[in-house]
Amino acid sequence: MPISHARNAIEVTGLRKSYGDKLVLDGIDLTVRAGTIFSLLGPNGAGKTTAVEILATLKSADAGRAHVAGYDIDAQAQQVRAAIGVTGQFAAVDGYLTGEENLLLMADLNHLPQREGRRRAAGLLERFDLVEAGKKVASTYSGGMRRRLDLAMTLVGRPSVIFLDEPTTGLDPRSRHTMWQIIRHLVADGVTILLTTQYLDEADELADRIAVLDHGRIVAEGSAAELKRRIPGGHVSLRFADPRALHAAAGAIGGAVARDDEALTLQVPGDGSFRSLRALIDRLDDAGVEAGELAVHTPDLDDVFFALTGHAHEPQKEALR
Ligand SMILES: Nc1ncnc2c1ncn2[C@@H]1O[C@H](COP(=O)(O)OP(=O)(O)OP(=O)(O)O)[C@@H](O)[C@H]1O
Repeated sequence: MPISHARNAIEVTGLRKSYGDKLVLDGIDLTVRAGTIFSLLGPNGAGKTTAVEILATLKSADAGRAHVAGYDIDAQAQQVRAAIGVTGQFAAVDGYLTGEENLLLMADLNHLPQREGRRRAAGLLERFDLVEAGKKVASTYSGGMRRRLDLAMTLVGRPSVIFLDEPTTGLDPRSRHTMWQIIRHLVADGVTILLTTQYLDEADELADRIAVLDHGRIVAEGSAAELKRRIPGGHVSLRFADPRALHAAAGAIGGAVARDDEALTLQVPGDGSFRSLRALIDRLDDAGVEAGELAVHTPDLDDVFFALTGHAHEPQKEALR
């Protein structure tokens, strides 16, 4: 799999797009390092698909600039198209063809010599656990198989940047995990992935960096851990062996601790960083108290989304399409 020579596989500045008087992208900036997974996270209608369509040269922006795989999306659209793969909501699978025929069709579209096309199709069927299914028409496939075939078709042309638009929407938990595993392997091969999702756990699980998109604006960006640290709700939970230790610890720590005498626990607000943990343990040490158990609770991405946007994340209604 070719690795993009540019250090950044995607660079976007000031991207804007309106449909009539509806502003869909309100000047977004993004930088995605080559060989990483970057997640654009946002609720239904936030503008994720529009951003992908523009970067994939399927639509044009009203303003702003973008480079994908080192090429300008306006001036070098042809090169961009040759370097990318797009899958997800634009599923390219033809239900009347078998899995294998779908792959061979992609090989033709990529102008591969027949032999090379057959070789790649066979390799992909194997890799995506579709060898048997490959002889059957795709209309008989389950949702998970269809998504796997769709992604396999994207890989026929060996893209260096892949846009995965909501790759697991509507899949059952097992198929989602299979998909996640496949996505991780792709990146291990050096591919760059821009993943759009409205599933917070998906971004948390896969992405090196996450940008939270809300009403066409990026309201936060960072690693999952960074985003979690930015919001309140994190705490360290300490459990003690007996009431005496609990009492001594509460006295030593002071401040806004929540104490549960029955469970023998203390909850200390904190971001879970190494430094804050060390300070906490030092304080207990100084008071000669030993905690039996220590657990760090970081807020999940649902908390993050709520804190950043002021409204809850609403899963798509037709999630089981
Ligand atoms: N061709 C179009 N004409 C008019 N409005 C559009 C068009 N395409 C998208 N929109 C609107 O732009 C907004 C953003 O849509 P977009 O599909 O980019 O969002 P999204 O974050 O990908 O959501 P989803 O999860 O539903 O795919 C929506 O309000 C949508 O109705």
